[in-house]
Amino acid sequence: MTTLRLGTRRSRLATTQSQWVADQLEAAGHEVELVEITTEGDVSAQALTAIGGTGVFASAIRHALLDGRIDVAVHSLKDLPTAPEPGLTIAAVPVREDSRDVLVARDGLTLGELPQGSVVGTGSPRRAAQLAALGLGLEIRPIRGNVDTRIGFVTEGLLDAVVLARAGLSRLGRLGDATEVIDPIQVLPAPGQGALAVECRSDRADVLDAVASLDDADTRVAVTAERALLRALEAGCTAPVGALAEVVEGDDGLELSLRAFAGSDDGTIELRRSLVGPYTEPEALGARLAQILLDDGAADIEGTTTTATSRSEHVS
Ligand SMILES: NCc1[nH]cc(CCC(=O)O)c1CC(=O)O
Repeated sequence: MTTLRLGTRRSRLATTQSQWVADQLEAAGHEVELVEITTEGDVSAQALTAIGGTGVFASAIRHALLDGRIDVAVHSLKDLPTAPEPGLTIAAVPVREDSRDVLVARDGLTLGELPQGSVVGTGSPRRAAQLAALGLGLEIRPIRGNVDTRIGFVTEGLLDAVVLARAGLSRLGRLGDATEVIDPIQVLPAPGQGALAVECRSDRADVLDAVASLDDADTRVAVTAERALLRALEAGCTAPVGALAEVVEGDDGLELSLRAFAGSDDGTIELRRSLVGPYTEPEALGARLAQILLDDGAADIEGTTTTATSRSEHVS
């Protein structure tokens, strides 16, 4: 086929992720050209929740795919709305980076070492709810900005710490700034965190074929369970959600272990549930665990709503 036009946002994280996928495709013998796409989320100074969640990043790129301006797009899977986009498909989910969150704190401190009253910045209701639920007396401050900006708040002394995805730091070569990798027993990551989604039009058999070799079966199964859980919860509650699925060795072969969190923004309500099920049925596992959370009270939690039109778009 001819050159694959790969659409990317301009942020350093987006271009790094797109370049990584471009490199994989080139190694597989394809020609790739990067095409920059500007999105509303890149130019607006408003809080991301106010302009409709992180889905604003995905939608401009998706328009370019549907218009035929680009052939392939790379998203952080956790930023991709769970509702399928008609005409588009996730052609590959490459092998996942570490899915955990990290702390970037002043003076090399860990969560347990931060004094009461320390100010921790995050724009994510999921992180805010779980940090509050730790009971460490941390003050959560809403922030936004790209990864470099957010680390800057700590190095410039404006905040005591920020919480970020380890995968983002790793891709940007800034892992050295992390002062603690946060155990998922304390803070569960966003569904899909650390994984990429390579998206293309469903009718482009040539592109689907070119991209297929990038797919990693274990990653796809895990994120499918996490996103099925998120999707089912979105229908019934607005609570912040964390989820992590891991492939484990069961007695009769591979199984999928799924852990999830739903809670209130202030940390006063905290639901944690887990379930293990067949590797081959990730959707059912995610839906079942979501139902357990809803039955146990997630439906009654007042979460952070974004806008009426963007209920499915989370700032994770
Ligand atoms: N919400 C923004 C975003 N989208 C993807 C990543 C990092 C990479 C990933 O999680 O795959 C980040 C930064 C962060 O949350 O720290």
